[in-house]
Parts: sequence; C-alpha cells; structure tokens
Amino acid sequence: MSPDHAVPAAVGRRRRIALTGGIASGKSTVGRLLAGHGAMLVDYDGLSHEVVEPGTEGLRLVAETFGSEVVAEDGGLDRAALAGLVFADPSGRARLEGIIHPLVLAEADRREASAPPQQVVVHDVPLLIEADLVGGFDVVIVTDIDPDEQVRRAMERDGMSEDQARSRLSAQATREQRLAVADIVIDTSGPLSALPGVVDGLWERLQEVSWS
Ligand SMILES: CC(C)(COP(=O)(O)OP(=O)(O)OC[C@H]1O[C@@H](n2cnc3c(N)ncnc32)[C@H](O)[C@@H]1O)[C@@H](O)C(=O)NCCC(=O)NCCS
Ligand SMILES: Nc1ncnc2c1ncn2[C@@H]1O[C@H](COP(=O)(O)OP(=O)(O)OP(=O)(O)O)[C@@H](O)[C@H]1O
Repeated sequence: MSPDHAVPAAVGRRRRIALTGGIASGKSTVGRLLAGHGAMLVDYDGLSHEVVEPGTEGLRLVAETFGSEVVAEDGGLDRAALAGLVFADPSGRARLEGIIHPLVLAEADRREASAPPQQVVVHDVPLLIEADLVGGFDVVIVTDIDPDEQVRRAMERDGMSEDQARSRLSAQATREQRLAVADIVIDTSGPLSALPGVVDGLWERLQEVSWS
C-alpha cells in the first residue's frame, strides 16, 4: 500500500469502493480477499459476461452489430472472435462498449441496491477511468504492477499471445492515469502468498475511513 495516498472522508449511504487496475494486475484476487472479510463484491467483468449470455438482449445487440461471425456454433458469444475484432479497432470497441457498459452499470446498481445500508460494497471495475466512473465512489483502490509483468501474467493466465496481451493493455488507461486517481495503491508485484496479509491491512484501513 502506498503511504502517499490518504483515504478521504467518505460520503453516501453505502460504502462504495472502486477496485481498479489494468489487465492481470490482481484486481479479482484482491476483490475475493476483500469479500472474505465481509465486503459485497460486484464483479464488472463477471457482469459483462452475464449480459451477453445466450438469449439475452445484450447478445442480440452484439450479434446485430458485429454479425454472425461473433456467435459460436452453440449460440453463445464467440469471445475470442469478438476480441480479435475490437482490440484491433477502437471504433468497434467503442460500439461494443456502448452496448455492454449500460447493461453492466444497470445490473451493478441492482446488485448494490440489495446490500444493507452500512455494507462495504467493492466494485471491481477494470475500466473505471476509461468509462469516466471515478467520481461515483468514496474510495478508489488501484492494483499496480509493472506493465511488462501484466503482460506476462495475462499470457500465463489466459493463454494469450504477447501481441494479444499488449493490444488489451494499450486499449486501457495508463499506469500513471490510474495512480493519479488512487486513494490506495496495492502493489501486486510480490508473491501471491503475500497478498492475504496485504489485504488484511487494507481491510483494517478501510475500517478507519470516516464514512458519513
Ligand atoms: C471483447 C470481449 C468479448 C473479450 O472477452 P474475453 O473473455 O477475452 O475477456 P474478458 O471480458 O473476460 O475481459 C478480460 C480483461 O480484458 C480487459 N478488457 C475487456 N474489455 C475491455 C475494453 N473494452 N477495453 C480495454 N480492456 C478491456 C479487462 O482488463 C478485462 O478484465 C470482452 O472483453 C468484452 O465484451 N469487452 C467489452 C466489455 C467491457 O468493456 N468489459 C470490461 C468490464 S465492464
Ligand atoms: N502478487 C500477486 N497478486 C495478484 N495476482 C497475482 C500475484 N502473483 C501472481 N498473480 C496472478 O496474476 C493473475 C492475474 O490476477 P487477477 O486475475 O486477480 O487479475 P485481474 O486484475 O483481476 O485481471 P483481469 O482484469 O484481466 O480479469 C492471476 O493468475 C494471479 O494468480
């Protein structure tokens, strides 16, 4: 955790925390550990998959926009085919985001609305900066590692080629842009085994926030 970033006094009823970071920077791992402490976790990547499941309006709109080549034989979304299109083409990516983001944001609101008033709600939002969502949260947590290590981890976790990993990275905000909006920075460059202890400290720090 960076000592340079003070946690601000928070506003609002529920304790709304944004957890962001670039691809394979460790967001989901930190999010799961926070959920283990009692936070409600709203996983935007997970929601972005749910809103295009077979039979959804989301999948219908994506197929209408990008054509049958992005629909797999089983009727589900061919995610690899769609990734190949949109990460090579910013205008295609903007069209996809125009379909997916409103659906994800509406569902995220619904999930949060089911939480009790004092609940800490952690929104795992990969594109917090890109989608201009920073202002809606009490605290912004950023998972941070060197971009070359992100590429290595994405390749190992997802079986991506280096080109594929780098094209996702270049579709995202820069490390500097993220650090500029962070209230709390979690350095995930260490071993995975060190992260539970780091998140224990993070949880304690969140208890000290003066929520109003
Ligand atoms: C193109 C798609 C089908 C590729 O699917 P795939 O299973 O390979 O990736 P998945 O959705 O699991 O995302 C993995 C990671 O890729 C990165 N990523 C995803 N979408 C984007 C995007 N539009 N811009 C930049 N990075 C992105 C994020 O770091 C994310 O954590 C998918 O990423 C997608 O639908 N993207 C648009 C929706 C979106 O913006 N999702 C981000 C969270 S709301
Ligand atoms: N110290 C560490 N902290 C977090 N993750 C680590 C660490 N060391 C290795 N990893 C690995 O890095 C990979 C990426 O982690 P994770 O899935 O949490 O990232 P993410 O930011 O949620 O990724 P994405 O946005 O692409 O879904 C995982 O395979 C994880 O096990």
